[in-house]
Amino acid sequence: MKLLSPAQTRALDQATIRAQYTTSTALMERAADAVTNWLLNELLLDYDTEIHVCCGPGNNGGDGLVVARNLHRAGYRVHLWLLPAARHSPDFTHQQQQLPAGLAGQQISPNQLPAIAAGAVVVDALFGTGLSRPLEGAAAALVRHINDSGAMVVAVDMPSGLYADAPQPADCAVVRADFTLSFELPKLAFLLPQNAGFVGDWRLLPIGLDQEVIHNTAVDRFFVTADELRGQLPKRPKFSHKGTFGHALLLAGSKGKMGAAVLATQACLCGGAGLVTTRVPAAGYDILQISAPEAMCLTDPDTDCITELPDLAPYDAVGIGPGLGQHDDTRMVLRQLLETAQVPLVLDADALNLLGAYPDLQNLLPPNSLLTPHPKEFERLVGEPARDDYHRLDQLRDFAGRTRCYCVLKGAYTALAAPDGTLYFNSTGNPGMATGGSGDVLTGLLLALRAHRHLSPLTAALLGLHAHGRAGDLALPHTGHAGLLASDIVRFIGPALEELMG
Ligand SMILES: NC(=O)C1=CN([C@@H]2O[C@H](COP(=O)(O)OP(=O)(O)OC[C@H]3O[C@@H](n4cnc5c(N)ncnc54)[C@H](O)[C@@H]3O)[C@@H](O)[C@H]2O)[C@@H](O)CC1
Ligand SMILES: Nc1ncnc2c1ncn2[C@@H]1O[C@H](COP(=O)(O)OP(=O)(O)O)[C@@H](O)[C@H]1O
Ligand SMILES: [K+]
Repeated sequence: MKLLSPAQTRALDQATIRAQYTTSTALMERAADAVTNWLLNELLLDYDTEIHVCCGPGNNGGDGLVVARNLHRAGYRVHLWLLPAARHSPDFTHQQQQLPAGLAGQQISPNQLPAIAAGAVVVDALFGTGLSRPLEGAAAALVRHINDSGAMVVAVDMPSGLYADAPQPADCAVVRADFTLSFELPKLAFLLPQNAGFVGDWRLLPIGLDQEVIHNTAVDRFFVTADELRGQLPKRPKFSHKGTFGHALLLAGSKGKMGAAVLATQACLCGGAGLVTTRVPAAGYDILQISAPEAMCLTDPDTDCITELPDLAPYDAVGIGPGLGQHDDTRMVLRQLLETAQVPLVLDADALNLLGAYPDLQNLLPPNSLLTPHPKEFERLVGEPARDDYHRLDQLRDFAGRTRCYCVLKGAYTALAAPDGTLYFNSTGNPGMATGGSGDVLTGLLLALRAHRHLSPLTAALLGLHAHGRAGDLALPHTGHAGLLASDIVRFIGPALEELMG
């Protein structure tokens, strides 16, 4: 799915109106009907619930007026509140004229705010994508009042006061919604940790916007769904053999962190690599052979860390990092790998920390390498803390462009930046995956997909990120959030990949 800017969203509305020979008020009614249906069918409003619909002066407010009218007609207890404004959008004015006699909107002011009971439902239709500056005056007062009320808050399109794709100054008034009901496509703001407290759970309501126009709108950021990836992993041919699916080499593990090597190895095997060889320090030999008998094990002469790079000739892809440690000798192995590798590389964990501590190594990164930092590792990599989540995305794009690599930023809605600056957000996964070792599993899985001979670097990365989160989602009903372990993710990699097969 494309992540549109507010200007592109407006253009899409206009194009839809032209393409479908409809009107802006009819489109507004579609949007408002979708919100009304969600309130009735998903929130299961009952007739006793006190409902406050708060409307701003633009089309977001216009949506709110239609929702209020719908609910009032259906017999619900609706209170309608209007923000004072010098100008209203034409569609707002039109919808205001359609209000039934029994539903007079009352104007609020900073010292006359509605009494909202804690058990009430507030429909926030103050501002949507047209927000152009931070809220102040009556709007800010009403937003703070809503946030303090304890009521259930459902935001229409956007939580009011939040920008769709840019940061707002600290301490601005922004609605803290329980649910945000957005039309057709998500907004970038929904995907960033800093906005979680405002957006709540978000849902997309289809309103029939023109698919051809969406198709023709150029964007450089995407929210990647299962529908878009299904079929992209080639089916295994009947006469395939273990040589068909690539031989992966993993360099991982150090004293006390051999488990990371095990998890990444298991994930690489479950990710479908034909053959997996893992190089571990000598002390890891028994551990690895017992816990991953399907993999081959190469031991380093050193007991506790990796000090030598094996001959790379047999391998189709190399992964390095999980549990690696940052010993000087290990750093030399990393340097040698970067200088000599002719096959795709996946770099994680301590390999990234070394790239951060010795930035000259970054100049050696072969183009199209895949790096998988979490935000702290990413900060070490770029050597500068981000001002906010938007700035971090800019840094991610810059890094991918500068190194000509694919760089991941792990978390909920993991982001992937491509060398051309395009951003892809992953849609799968759950907070149960915030547990030690999940990242090692991701590295192993991505390594398997990079060893696959028929996947582009981008497709391999997108499939791996999706399948990793999906495996976590499939494990969840069996484990619960607290009980979900990285090894549970490994168990469900197979079923998650199966869903994506052509
Ligand atoms: N495709 C879609 O997404 C559709 C969107 N519609 C609705 O239309 C909304 C966008 O409508 P608008 O463009 O009218 O925008 P808004 O309703 O978000 O607000 C725009 C108005 O508020 C004013 N304003 C902006 N920031 C302000 C501030 N901080 N303080 C005071 N006033 C401020 C503007 O000058 C303008 O008058 C969407 O969010 C959605 O709710 C639907 O009606 C139809 C379909
Ligand atoms: N709240 C969450 N929602 C979705 N995925 C998550 C969440 N928390 C963590 N994950 C995923 O789990 C993995 C954690 O990786 P990482 O931080 O490297 O863990 P570790 O170093 O312990 O292996 C990442 O792929 C991340 O996207
Ligand atoms: K809103």
